[in-house]
Amino acid sequence: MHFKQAVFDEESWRKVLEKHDGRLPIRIKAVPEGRIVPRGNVLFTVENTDPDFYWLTNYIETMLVQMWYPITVATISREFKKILAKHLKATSGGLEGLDLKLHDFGYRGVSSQESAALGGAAHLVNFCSTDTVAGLLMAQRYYGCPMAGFSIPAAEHSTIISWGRSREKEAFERVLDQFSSVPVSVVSDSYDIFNACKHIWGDELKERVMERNQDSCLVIRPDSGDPAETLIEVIKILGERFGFSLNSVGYKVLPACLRIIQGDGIDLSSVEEILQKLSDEGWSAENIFFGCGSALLQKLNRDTLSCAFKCSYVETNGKGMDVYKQPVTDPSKGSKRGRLLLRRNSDGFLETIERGAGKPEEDLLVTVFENGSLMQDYTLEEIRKNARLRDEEVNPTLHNHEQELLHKHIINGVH
Ligand SMILES: O=P(O)(O)OC[C@H]1O[C@H](OP(=O)(O)OP(=O)(O)O)[C@H](O)[C@@H]1O
Repeated sequence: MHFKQAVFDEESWRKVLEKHDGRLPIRIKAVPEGRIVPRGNVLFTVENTDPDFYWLTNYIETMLVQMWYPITVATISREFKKILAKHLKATSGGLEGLDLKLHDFGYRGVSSQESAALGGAAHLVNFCSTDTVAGLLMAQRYYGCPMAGFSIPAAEHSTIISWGRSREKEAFERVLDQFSSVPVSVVSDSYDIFNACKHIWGDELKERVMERNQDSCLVIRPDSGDPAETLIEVIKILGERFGFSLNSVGYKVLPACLRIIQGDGIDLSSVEEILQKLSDEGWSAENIFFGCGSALLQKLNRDTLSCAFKCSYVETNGKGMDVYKQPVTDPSKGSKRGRLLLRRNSDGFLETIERGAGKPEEDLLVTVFENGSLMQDYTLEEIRKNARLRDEEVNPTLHNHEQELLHKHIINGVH
């Protein structure tokens, strides 16, 4: 009905069933999951293992190209991590707590449960902080990780405003009572974030807050206004009311019983701006956590990192031929030619070798699927190890040009 004519090749599909017991005669080779590969390189190759089924490779294109989504989320999440690492190191002298600095707030902002699972799990490659439960389940079921991410109890607007406008203090107090021995986050902008910090937290409930400690800290959550301006104002007020100490590198840190989480208006640009402003005012990144939703899981597309799948090699009657496209109207849409492999060159950079010219023993692509069988399974632990930040990515003075470019590219959304 779709094509208004018979297009579906039932006979060939029946042959897959008869000749291969329904298992696809396909080989997929791929970069180990979590490995950092500069854009423009081959990430996986697909070939048919039985010449009768040459057509299968492109049949599965659409489904396999969907890989762009977790790849892109994991890449963006890792860009966040680089920014956070740089500022945390500079303003605290170390990287303690880095894995918890960016909380996934994106569950509600994605298109489906499946996207939440894929994107949520991709973020967990870089961080251990999430409210996207679907991502945790995916890491559990498919990546051998019993609990990949953590969260803390948190008030949300409904649990504050249902006390009525005149009883915000009572609402806050109730949350403190309910969660007296664990960290708790309290959204505090229902009416006036500055009043809440100055008069409710910083005066009426000050003693209650000061009774708490690092393991039961209050995390105040602003959730509106210009994120950088609001946050600077909030931290100033809290500093005046609760005091602060100086850490080993001379930056201001609020008492251990008090922290802030900014979860509104967060993306790669705003996080950098906020952290820069905080450090300009002498505040350590230790004071703050971030929550990010859409910019992490939804405001991205296949062109963010230009992911595509192209036919590069054919064999006809045993004779091989490199094939490619090279549109006159856009050289950037030219495709790679011939059999491809990924190798590390003598300068230490990853590069794609085209036209079958690479040596198989140098190939970094691993056979992950062959003739219906999964050949290679990765655990989240292995993936996290592959994706961990390198020294030069944390230390700004060693920041290399390639990383700068990737970072700018994602921030500006240039393709
Ligand atoms: O990164 P984002 O996609 O913006 O997601 C984060 C926002 O989502 C939540 O707000 P809520 O769903 O209540 O929406 P609102 O902030 O627009 O009121 C949360 O309080 C953040 O403000």
